[in-house]
Amino acid sequence: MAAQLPGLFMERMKELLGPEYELFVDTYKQSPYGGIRANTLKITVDELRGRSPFGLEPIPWCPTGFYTGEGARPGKHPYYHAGLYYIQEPSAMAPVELLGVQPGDRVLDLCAAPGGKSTQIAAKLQGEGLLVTNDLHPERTKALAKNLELYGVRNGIVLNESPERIAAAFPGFFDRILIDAPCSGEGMFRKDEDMVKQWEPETPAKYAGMQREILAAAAAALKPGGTVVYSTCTFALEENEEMIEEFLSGHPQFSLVPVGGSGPFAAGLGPLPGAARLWPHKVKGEGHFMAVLQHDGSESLDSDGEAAAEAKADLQEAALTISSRNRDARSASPAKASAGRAESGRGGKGGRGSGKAGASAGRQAQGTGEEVSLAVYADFIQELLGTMPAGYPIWFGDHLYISPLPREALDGLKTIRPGWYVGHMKSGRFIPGHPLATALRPAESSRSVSLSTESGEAVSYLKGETLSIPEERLSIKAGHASKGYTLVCIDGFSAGWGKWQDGMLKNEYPAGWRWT
Ligand SMILES: C[S@@+](CC[C@H](N)C(=O)[O-])C[C@H]1O[C@@H](n2cnc3c(N)ncnc32)[C@H](O)[C@@H]1O
Repeated sequence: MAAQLPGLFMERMKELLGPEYELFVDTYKQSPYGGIRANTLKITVDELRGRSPFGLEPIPWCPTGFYTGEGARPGKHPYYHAGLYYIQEPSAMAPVELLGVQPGDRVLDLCAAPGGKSTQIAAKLQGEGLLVTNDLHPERTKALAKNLELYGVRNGIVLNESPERIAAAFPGFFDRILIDAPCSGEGMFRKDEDMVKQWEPETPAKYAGMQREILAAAAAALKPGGTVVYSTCTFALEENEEMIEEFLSGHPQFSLVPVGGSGPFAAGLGPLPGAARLWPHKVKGEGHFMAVLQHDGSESLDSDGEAAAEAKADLQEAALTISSRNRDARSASPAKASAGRAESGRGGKGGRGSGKAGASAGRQAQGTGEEVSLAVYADFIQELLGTMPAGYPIWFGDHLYISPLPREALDGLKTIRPGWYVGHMKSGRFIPGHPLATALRPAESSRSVSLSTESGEAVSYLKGETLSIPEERLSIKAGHASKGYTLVCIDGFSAGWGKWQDGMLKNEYPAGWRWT
């Protein structure tokens, strides 16, 4: 690396590492490691290994993660655009592995942009349960929302909030919370020279103040008996072991789950050996710190007592309902799924669509603008998928999301994406959204076509070109016409929409996503 490391930082590292210091310094002469993580919402690990155009070597602490080796350009392959893997620094894959996420959990990722760990959590949830993913900085939530869309996440809500306000809205609600804290980034100096330039002697103390507040908010949003994983990509004691010690002494219901000192994880420093460190001179990855904090299960709601408990009970009921609907939906017959839709016809702002709009979708829908729009959507989705996505419909203007939580649960919160974006109303018709496509498996769509990477068709599609596709290449479910919205897949993995008619596939891949 070219940037000069700050003298005071090096002195502190010498003190921290003692005899290992020279080995640590040598790592700055080596290149950082590249990695990808299989997106198991779309592809299995074995299938990715079989198809990968570049060599893959397993990452010891992440069963879905691989080193890609020098020369690999994973961002320049159609599989990246089909959301089959996330490009991620290897050490950054460790914290979610320690969070213990199970399908059906309610998980909060408090400091989430651009979404590496959120997409990893979503893959572990496998579409069941709830992921609330948040970042304080509005600009950064755009990349977060886009990544949830690219990786086919159906049950994610993106917020742009302070952790305190999230805790106030969801007291004692989440099973698992990840704090991938904003930090001084010392562990990334080899990979990101900007972090070196931004570092000043006071930087660790500045971040420690933020981390303290985020930890306190996480404790308030956690369900009794839940788990918090706290991680940083820095070496400074005050942001790591000292921060966790202070938290534990102020929160006696929490204890540290020992993970340091076993497997690939080095022990935490000083009095906290149970915390985990990844050191660049010991593993193939950048510097990371992790602590797993377990709540003992005792109820400890503070001042707002009853109101908070009531809000929590309502939310829990809603989340339970939706969790069981998601389970049902996976095995639902169309008839059963549409019964679910009728129940969930709520939320939304009204004012879209008209009686005429309903008629244009093939039936005379009647009722308020909101009801008509939902009816048009339902007709469209029933034809396209033969089943309805489980969840609460939430309209943002003309745009429809299917949310894992009812609209009221998000009232007053700055919500960037209340759920799975399924499409929008335009001139009385429903237009399917790109994220609807990316989250579908080919067999879920009435019409689909697979383009191969080898023939170059996949890249042509990703560039936005219209393609000539004979009808016999379409996979069409019995009883469906060949004309209409068609799920476009790359080697069998969903990538976007096309509109097929008379041998031509009109390209619906969004302009902002195209291959350049
Ligand atoms: C280490 S990065 C997160 C990386 C992310 N977890 C991933 O895996 O892609 C820390 C994030 O915290 C955000 N942040 C900073 N202060 C915050 C706060 N008080 N509350 C929530 N997020 C915050 C930053 O905008 C930044 O995106």
